[in-house]
Amino acid sequence: MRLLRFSFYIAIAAIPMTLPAPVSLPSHLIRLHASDGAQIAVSLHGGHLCSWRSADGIERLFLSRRSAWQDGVAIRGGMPVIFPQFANQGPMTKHGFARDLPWTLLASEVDATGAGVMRLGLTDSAQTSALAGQFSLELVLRFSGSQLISTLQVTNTGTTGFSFTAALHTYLQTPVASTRIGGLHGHRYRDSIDQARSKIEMQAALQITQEIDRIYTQVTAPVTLTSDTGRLDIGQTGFEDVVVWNPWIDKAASLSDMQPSEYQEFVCIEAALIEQPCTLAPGQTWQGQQTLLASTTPFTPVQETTP
Ligand SMILES: O=P(O)(O)OC[C@H]1O[C@H](O)[C@H](O)[C@@H](O)[C@@H]1O
Repeated sequence: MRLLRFSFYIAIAAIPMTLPAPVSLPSHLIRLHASDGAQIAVSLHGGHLCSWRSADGIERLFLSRRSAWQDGVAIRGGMPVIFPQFANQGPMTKHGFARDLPWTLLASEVDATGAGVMRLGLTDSAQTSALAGQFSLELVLRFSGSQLISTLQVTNTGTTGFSFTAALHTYLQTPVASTRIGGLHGHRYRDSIDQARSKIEMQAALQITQEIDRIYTQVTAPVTLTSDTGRLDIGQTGFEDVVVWNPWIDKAASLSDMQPSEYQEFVCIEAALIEQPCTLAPGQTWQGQQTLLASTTPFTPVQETTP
């Protein structure tokens, strides 16, 4: 009996800091399952992906337990769509208006390969036309197995050109203490918490040990996120920049829609177009894509033995 209890304690001690229990999702979210069991849940508020579970059932995105779920307030976590202005880099409200407006569901289906495909749209309105031109936004979420491909398309549907910046502000669920981010070594970045100074990334595997808010520019190679719960390969096309953000202790405590300890559960790795805004002539379309491919580090729990 004593041996059994001892081996049970070994099993507990050997478990790495595992992923926290998933947040229960509000019932109004639109859900879609791929034929292999992978699934997503989306809110029309912001055209906002709130949950992505790979086919193994693991939740891959962070969603705050204190997210407001209110009109006019962005959902905290998941994948906010940032358009047409990144952060406070312009005259508009922070991160633009797309994440705060009601989007339309254009399609939700399982395609011939068994992948789930959801398409969401947002077009200009009287409310937005004073801020940006006439546009059509489309977000396509395609997922199966352990992969999610998110594609954002912006079309100028008006008669004059306009410029925008944009991002897929993906909150990746990860135990921050063991997280390392690879693929940014040697890249120039703008350090948003140090007067936007331009710096070069010197770390081959970036660790998060304090507030981080950086815009890495001209990133073409994949970024990798590893932790003791697995690995995520992050690719992008169209988007030229990568933002890495974690609020750490003080900033998390100052956010009303985040539990103070939640900064330990995620890193945002955002596919972004910031440094070189895109200008679209009438009729032109821009497209950006972020691809996430997850894998789980095999972990074999210590078996209980019978005496
Ligand atoms: O709190 P939010 O408006 O959602 O912004 C959250 C964060 O988004 C980006 O990552 C910016 O680089 C950060 O400066 C900002 O704090």
